[in-house]
Amino acid sequence: MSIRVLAIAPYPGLKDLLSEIAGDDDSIELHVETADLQEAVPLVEQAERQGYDIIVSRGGTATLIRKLVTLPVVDIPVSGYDILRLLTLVKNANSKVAIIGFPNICHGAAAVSSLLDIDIPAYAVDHESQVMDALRRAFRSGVKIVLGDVVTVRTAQEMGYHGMLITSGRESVLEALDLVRRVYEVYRRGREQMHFLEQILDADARGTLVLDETRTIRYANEAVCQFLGTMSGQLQGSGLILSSPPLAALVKQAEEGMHSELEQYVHIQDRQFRVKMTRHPVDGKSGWLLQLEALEQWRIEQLNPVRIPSRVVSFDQLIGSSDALQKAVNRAKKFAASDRSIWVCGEKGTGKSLFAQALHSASRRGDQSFYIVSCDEMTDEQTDLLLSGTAHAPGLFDGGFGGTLYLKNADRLTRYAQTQWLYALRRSGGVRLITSSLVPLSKLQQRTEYNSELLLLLGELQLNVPSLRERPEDLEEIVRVMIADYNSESGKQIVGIRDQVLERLAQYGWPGNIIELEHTVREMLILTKGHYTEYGEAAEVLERLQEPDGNRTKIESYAQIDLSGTFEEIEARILWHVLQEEGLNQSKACKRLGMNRTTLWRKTNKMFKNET
Ligand SMILES: Nc1ncnc2c1ncn2[C@@H]1O[C@H](COP(=O)(O)OP(=O)(O)OP(=O)(O)O)[C@@H](O)[C@H]1O
Repeated sequence: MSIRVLAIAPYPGLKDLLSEIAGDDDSIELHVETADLQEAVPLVEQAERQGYDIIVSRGGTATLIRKLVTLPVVDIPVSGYDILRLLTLVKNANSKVAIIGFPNICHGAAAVSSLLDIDIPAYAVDHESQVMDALRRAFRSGVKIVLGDVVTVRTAQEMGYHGMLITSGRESVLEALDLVRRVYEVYRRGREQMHFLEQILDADARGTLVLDETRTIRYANEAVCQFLGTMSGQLQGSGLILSSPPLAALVKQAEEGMHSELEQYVHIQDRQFRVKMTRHPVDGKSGWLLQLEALEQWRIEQLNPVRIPSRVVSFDQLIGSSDALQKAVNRAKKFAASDRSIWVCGEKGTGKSLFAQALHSASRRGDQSFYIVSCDEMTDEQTDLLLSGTAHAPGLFDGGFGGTLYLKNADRLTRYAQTQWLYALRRSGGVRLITSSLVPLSKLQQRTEYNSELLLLLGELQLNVPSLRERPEDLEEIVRVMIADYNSESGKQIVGIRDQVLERLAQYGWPGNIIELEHTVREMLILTKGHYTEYGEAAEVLERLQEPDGNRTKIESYAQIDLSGTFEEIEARILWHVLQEEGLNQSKACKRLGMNRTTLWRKTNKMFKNET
């Protein structure tokens, strides 16, 4: 009989590696999911009921899972080889690098870096909660890039810095699977006894929740699963604090008050409950029996939909030490402290959105919401809905809006939408505005189709984000981060791109800036078989970069044009695009399009149909 193993890979590349290696092993029946930390919770909660024998995971995710389930959890280790591969990738980095992780990672890293004769400080932590503190210390001492496991990388990113993941290679996975076989035998015997207890509790039909002394749910009947909005059986083995914070708060209150019985009222999901809690001593330990009774239904109206990214972005996440980028960053940092509206301008893919998020994070509103409105995706009808709301949902600014509003590509607002925004913003108060466009604000101000009052309101301060062409010295640094990201996604262990390839990348003009660079590098990395991207592997991709820049820009731009609607609407979009590419210079656009000014104006005016 084979051992049923549920593997939770904290990053995608590990999933493929695990499947590949376990595929050759008849003693193990493996199912792999990709999930990191909290994402793993719903996947493992049901693992025991689904018949799994053992869970395999890595680093912080493995530690978290171990707290939630009664199944044994086996760690995939980080070996010296794993560390060696990443150190090779960063050994020529211009920025200061450090390693942050549990002692096993740090000791390994110290040994490997001394072998390679490179000086990389290591900060050891004994617990996940110390990661942030260690990161703070590292960043204060000038570190720009940290290497570590998923918790380190994620925390660094949340703090606005770069983290590179130390991925586990083949030899580490083999070691973990070996451990699975040994642990399984010990575990099998203990499980039989547990099964007996579960069956007795399952026979009870009341709305019942049983907790052990660590407030882990040992049993939850159907009614409780329904109250908490989970599937039957999903709660078992999970911590109460994660499954139901309100109930966990009640139990805490009862424990702190030294009560052995307590009755309370609580809101869970959309309903109100009376909860009776009784403490029961079992084998000298204290467990809780919770009985829930639903009282009444109530609903909270959901707020309306704009995208709110969860990531906190800091200026340090903008990679590049070039003067051009640093100048923009320094200017932006000063702007962040003020409350005035900012107009961010730059070519597509230069990082305007990233700048906007960093501005928000560094401002006094950093802990409030960051709303993105993509102006080019908005129809006039959607604009009305967003700003005025519906019978069931409030308008964007109704009921107080305290965060930052990012109007992306505001130069694409129709004249009608401009008027609506002006009206809404004047009433809004309290909101910090950041706006972006491909065309400089000064050029838009010369055009009659733009509402000058709106431009004044939105453009109190102006920021230019440099193109990649203006900062070629940053290319290598950006590529290095892209490789580390790709490794953690793909499971590959690439440590660099050959100089010859980098030289060719540096010669290209990058009209699509970092987004284009991302696509190009990613394609080359997909084609890479070994530890380095060889010239031969990248040749075909590089060949395409040899097209004259002008052509490439045009092809890419047209590819992005929305082809829905009537021919006239599509035509208007194309003409408008060319106009923007020519910096709204009508003469140049007319020359390129082979039409006179009157025709161009008439046709593009369809974009502003609501005004004419
Ligand atoms: N300085 C930078 N360092 C690293 N990555 C960057 C940098 N600037 C941008 N990027 C990355 O490049 C991509 C494009 O960035 P972003 O969306 O902010 O550009 P944009 O100028 O707003 O693009 P668009 O004009 O197409 O909306 C993103 O994946 C972003 O993470």
